[in-house]
Amino acid sequence: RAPPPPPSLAMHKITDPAVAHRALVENADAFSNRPPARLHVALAGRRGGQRSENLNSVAHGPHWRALRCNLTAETLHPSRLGGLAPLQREAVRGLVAALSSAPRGSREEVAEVHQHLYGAVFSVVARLCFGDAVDEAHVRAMRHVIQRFQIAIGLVKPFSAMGSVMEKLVEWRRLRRLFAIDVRLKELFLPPIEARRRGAPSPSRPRDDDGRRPYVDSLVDLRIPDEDGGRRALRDDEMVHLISEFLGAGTGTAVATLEWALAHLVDKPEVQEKLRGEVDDGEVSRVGTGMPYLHAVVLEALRMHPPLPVIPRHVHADAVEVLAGGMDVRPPAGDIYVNFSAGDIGRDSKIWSDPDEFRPERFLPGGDGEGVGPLPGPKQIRMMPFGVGHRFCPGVGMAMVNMKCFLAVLVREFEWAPPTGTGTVDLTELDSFFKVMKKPLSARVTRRTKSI
Ligand code: HEM
Repeated sequence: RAPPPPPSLAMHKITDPAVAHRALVENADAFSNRPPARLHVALAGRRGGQRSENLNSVAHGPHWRALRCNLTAETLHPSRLGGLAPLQREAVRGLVAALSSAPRGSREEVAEVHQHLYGAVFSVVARLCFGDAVDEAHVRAMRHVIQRFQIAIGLVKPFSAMGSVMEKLVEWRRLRRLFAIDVRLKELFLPPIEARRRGAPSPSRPRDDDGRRPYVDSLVDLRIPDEDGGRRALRDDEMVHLISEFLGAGTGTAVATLEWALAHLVDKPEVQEKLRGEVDDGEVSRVGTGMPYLHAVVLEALRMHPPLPVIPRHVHADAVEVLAGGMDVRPPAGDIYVNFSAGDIGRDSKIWSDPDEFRPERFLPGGDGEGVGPLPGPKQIRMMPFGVGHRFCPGVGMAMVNMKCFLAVLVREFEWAPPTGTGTVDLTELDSFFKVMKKPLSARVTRRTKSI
């Protein structure tokens, strides 16, 4: 009998958390670049002749470091998250009003819960980005174009996946749609960027009312390394792409997670009741620390449905042996692309008991997820919804605070039940730009009589 062939890396998909740890944590430098963007996205980002990078796409190096330090130090640093509270309060008031046109105590059907959540989360992220420089109508217009952008990108296929002339034609039309959206993004973002430039010439510019410094202001002041070894300001197209990234990444991911969490609460009324008990007894302003069950519910939604289920890396051929971990593998001819599967790791039955069961208790003392947080610790990976290594998500702190705040208010203000006539929730997943519900959540909500 012939010896078995050596393990092949042909799939380049990593589902083993030990291998992910060895690569992304122990050999982080070698696993810190992303594959190039899909052709359409790259073309849309290159219009005007120059390549326009955002933080997610830029190669690991000084340019990336400058963008990342700016975002984390100026906008997303934990010490700045307190400034979110007034924005959240305003957004929460709007969300509660939008969900409760009927009098307290009466039930109403809410279709497209997603749209309501998107509006609320987007308003917080947009204010963090632009400060008070944009009015409500402008925020609404931005929201529509960012949503269109995400839908359009989610539909795009790599050219290699296309076959017939007809398929190519369809893709070409998608590409044109992406270009049109890019033009619209510029129309919407450049005026407020210009306004911030004119109104605030120095880094010591006044902050917004409650001391927040909008992300746009930090981008206006930022100097990144240039090709001649000096430093330069960001061009308009770069600013537009960084802002689109901030708004899109900051909203779509959190909304997808909130929708999944609510869907499971509708599906499991006993979990919803337990969460409501904790939220009723607590201060919503203490969601950051004082509500362990709320924290557990959000973690459980992230474990089962990480909105970005696949974390891609571009790996040089000589680093492939890290993935093989001493096994005899055929070395690849050149660089390879590797997908680390946060989706599979979150449901690995060697780590999680009943992994397909929504059971927030697992994150409480004594559970199989005790001590596990949104980011992996240094020793092992048990889930990685925000990625890991140098490129882990810089928005993790803000996302957790926002999601917990919105979820706490939604269960304190409303009772959530399946839509009339179904009695169940369809929890099938759909891979689009983010991992979302195939059948978007609709629910019967009842405004509680005992609430704020
Ligand atoms: C539930 C919410 C969120 C989830 C699950 C999530 C998840 C992720 C993941 C998996 C990555 C890739 C990490 C890696 O490659 O190791 C990422 C990157 C990123 N995320 Fe998030 N994210 C969320 C919220 C946010 C927020 C609120 C922001 C900012 C406002 C944000 C901005 C970014 C950026 C800029 C990157 C690229 C970082 C880099 O390449 O250095 N994300 N996110």
